Amino acid sequence: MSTIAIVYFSGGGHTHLMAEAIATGVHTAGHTADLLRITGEQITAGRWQDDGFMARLSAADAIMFGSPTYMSGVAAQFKAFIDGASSAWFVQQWKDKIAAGFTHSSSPSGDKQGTLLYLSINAAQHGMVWVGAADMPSQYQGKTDGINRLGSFLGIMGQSPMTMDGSPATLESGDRLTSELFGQRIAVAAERWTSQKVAVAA
Ligand SMILES: Cc1cc2nc3c(=O)[nH]c(=O)nc-3n(C[C@H](O)[C@H](O)[C@H](O)COP(=O)(O)O)c2cc1C
Repeated sequence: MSTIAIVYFSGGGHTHLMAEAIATGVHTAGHTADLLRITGEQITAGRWQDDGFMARLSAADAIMFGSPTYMSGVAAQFKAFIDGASSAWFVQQWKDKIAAGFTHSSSPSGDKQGTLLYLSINAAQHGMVWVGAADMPSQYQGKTDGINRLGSFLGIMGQSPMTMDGSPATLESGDRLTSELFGQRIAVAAERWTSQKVAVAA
């Protein structure tokens, strides 16, 4: 059984709902999800640190990174985490782990691609194995379930209009399904990857 860490920031709760749906997919595939929500309290004098988080990320077979799209990129709190987690880079702790990404924004485009590009480049810096999304947008299959309705393949995207009245965050039903299927996909990919490790001659 593989453990999939889902590490994310969510200011208003939308990315959190995606993370929960991804965890549901991981469980459906018969694997373990470890939800790790970044908070501003983990940042002191501009530096993110949480040794417990880092230990759980180190123990995971795959890491899924999630951030809302803020000003076309990751949220500042998420970037603080990434910078703090450079401690893992120095010792190549995440090398060869499966990696994947997800984001949520308020506009249909919202320049979410910038966020996924950043997440994938960061994974590459760590020597991780990036796995994208593979579900055909449902519109091409004559379906109306909304799976991959935003047509994203580098990672998955969710979108819902920004709520200005303080009402709780919601997740569009197609984005929920997309998230669940992505959780399943990454869990299966991690299981395949970790069960087929081969020794490489030095
Ligand atoms: C500082 C800030 C910047 C934002 N920038 C963008 C943006 O570039 N594109 C967009 O579509 N939405 C943008 N939004 C809206 C958020 O992406 C959107 O509300 C998202 O659902 C928030 O996710 P969360 O509830 O997980 O925090 C921005 C919101 C904030 C607070």
